Amino acid sequence: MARFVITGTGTDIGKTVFAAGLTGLLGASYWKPVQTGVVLNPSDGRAALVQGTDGADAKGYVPPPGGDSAFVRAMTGAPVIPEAAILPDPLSPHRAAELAGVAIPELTPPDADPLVIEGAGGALVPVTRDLLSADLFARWGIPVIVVAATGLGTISHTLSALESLRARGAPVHGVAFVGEDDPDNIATIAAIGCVRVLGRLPRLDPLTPETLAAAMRRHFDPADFA
Ligand SMILES: Nc1ncnc2c1ncn2[C@@H]1O[C@H](COP(=O)(O)OP(=O)(O)OP(=O)(O)O)[C@@H](O)[C@H]1O
Ligand SMILES: C[C@H](N)[C@H](N)CCCCCC(=O)O
Ligand SMILES: [Mg+2]
Repeated sequence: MARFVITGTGTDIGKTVFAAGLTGLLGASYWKPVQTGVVLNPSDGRAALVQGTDGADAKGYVPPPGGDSAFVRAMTGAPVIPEAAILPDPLSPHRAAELAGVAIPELTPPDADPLVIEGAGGALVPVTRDLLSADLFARWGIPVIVVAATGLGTISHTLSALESLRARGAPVHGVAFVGEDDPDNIATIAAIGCVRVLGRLPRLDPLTPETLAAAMRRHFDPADFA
């Protein structure tokens, strides 16, 4: 089985880019259960940016026009399993669902294997007011990969995410770092967090299917995801 949940130390950390890279590396399918900040285009039903806004969230991050799934499809050509919910407001799923007047449906992972599942934001993001992402991951029992930055601030953010996941019974597979190398931060997190370092994805410029695939092959070992 090669099925993984991708969470992060927060939103906008690089989960989707890493998830696309891992999807390609493993020849996996990709699933984003709940996508916020995009809407289904009334004419063709395809996901698009929020009508009338640029879809930017409060951090100014604008998701790809079709959301994370569109990015992964464009970067890998991998099978992308439709979202269970696409919500217009670029907010936490629980709030975006309330504002849309809908209930988040039961989120049951598809049977695909290999499979890469991307959560929304960080590990404790509420799917509903009664269910945090880490609780859902524990219920699924699928190994969780934490995507983390490498620079100042990442030690507490990453150890907090690990502690939150473990306290709620979510199985932690390891940490995937994104950013410039910082050997002492990475070693400190590995030691204190008692967690496997899966690798480090540099920030790529340009970010293309080719540069991403090459960086994944260079910085990650498929054997760590077997
Ligand atoms: N390794 C990378 N190289 C270049 N750009 C990157 C890399 N990782 C992330 N980015 C850029 O940083 C921004 C946020 O990345 P990404 O969409 O992966 O974040 P996220 O954690 O998935 O966000 P969300 O919580 O909204 O799903 C995007 O503009 C993305 O292109
Ligand atoms: C809209 C944003 N880009 C993500 N898709 C959702 C982030 C939810 C973050 C919730 C929080 O931790 O405050
Ligand atoms: Mg994402």
